[in-house]
Amino acid sequence: MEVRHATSPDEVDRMGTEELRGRFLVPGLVGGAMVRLVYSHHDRLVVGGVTPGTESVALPSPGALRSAYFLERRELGVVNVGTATGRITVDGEVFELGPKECLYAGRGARDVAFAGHGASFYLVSTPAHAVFPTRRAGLADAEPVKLGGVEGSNERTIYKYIHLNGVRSSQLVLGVTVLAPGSMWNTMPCHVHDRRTEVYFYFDLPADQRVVHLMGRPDATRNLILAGGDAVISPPWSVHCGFGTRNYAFVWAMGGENQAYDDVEVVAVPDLR
Ligand SMILES: O=C[C@H](O)[C@@H](O)CC(=O)C(=O)O
Ligand SMILES: [Zn+2]
Repeated sequence: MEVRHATSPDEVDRMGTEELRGRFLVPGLVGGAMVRLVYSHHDRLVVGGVTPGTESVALPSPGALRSAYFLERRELGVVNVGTATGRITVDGEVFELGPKECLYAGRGARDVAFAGHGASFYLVSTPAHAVFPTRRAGLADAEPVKLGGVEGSNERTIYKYIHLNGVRSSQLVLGVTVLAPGSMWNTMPCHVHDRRTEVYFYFDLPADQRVVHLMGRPDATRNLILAGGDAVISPPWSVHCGFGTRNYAFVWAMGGENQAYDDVEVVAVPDLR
């Protein structure tokens, strides 16, 4: 497991493209047959991914966690970012996840394994100080919210899975946003939330297309050009929004001080620099 230390906003102004990408971009999480994990000291989020095939692949217990098993002191959100239905087994119970569907595994689950040809699993984990039950959340359970419009090229559907009025968790908040054909912008106007770190994982984007993701303080934005399958860490001081060269989907996940989805400071478009 790769460990990344936290970055202060003062450091960002001095960084060139490669250093910026090395700090915040997490490429290659899915596509491999072994679970890949990256630990960020921003709110101690762990992101990961695996593309298992028909053989079942177990969630490892990295030494850096100093725990008997991965979820001893943690909780986990998983989204199937592949194109076929996959299976996740949690302590012997099997959950089927179609594309864009979600599983929450609570603190204390000992054995987690992934399988399914054509499925790819994206993982986000946060520390947990309370136990919440393991639950599956399908597209139909998410009460999709439609936001935006064609004028702003941001017609999109937000599926909230793990949140205060959905699947309950200790601190993790997670959902999937799907852009409609012809819509390119996510999260515009953008925002910051100093009480939470957020990670985006972009997918459903053809290999020759890209998302221009904006990060940084609202008055000093920087851009990262991302491919489908890339995750990007947004520290609490950073905006997080982007526009694609075509439409796409992304998983958003947060950990931190609170779970209030609406607790954000919106940045007016003319205030961006
Ligand atoms: O804090 C909330 C997150 O940034 C996302 O949920 C925003 C998002 O999916 C969108 O506007 O498209
Ligand atoms: Zn946000």
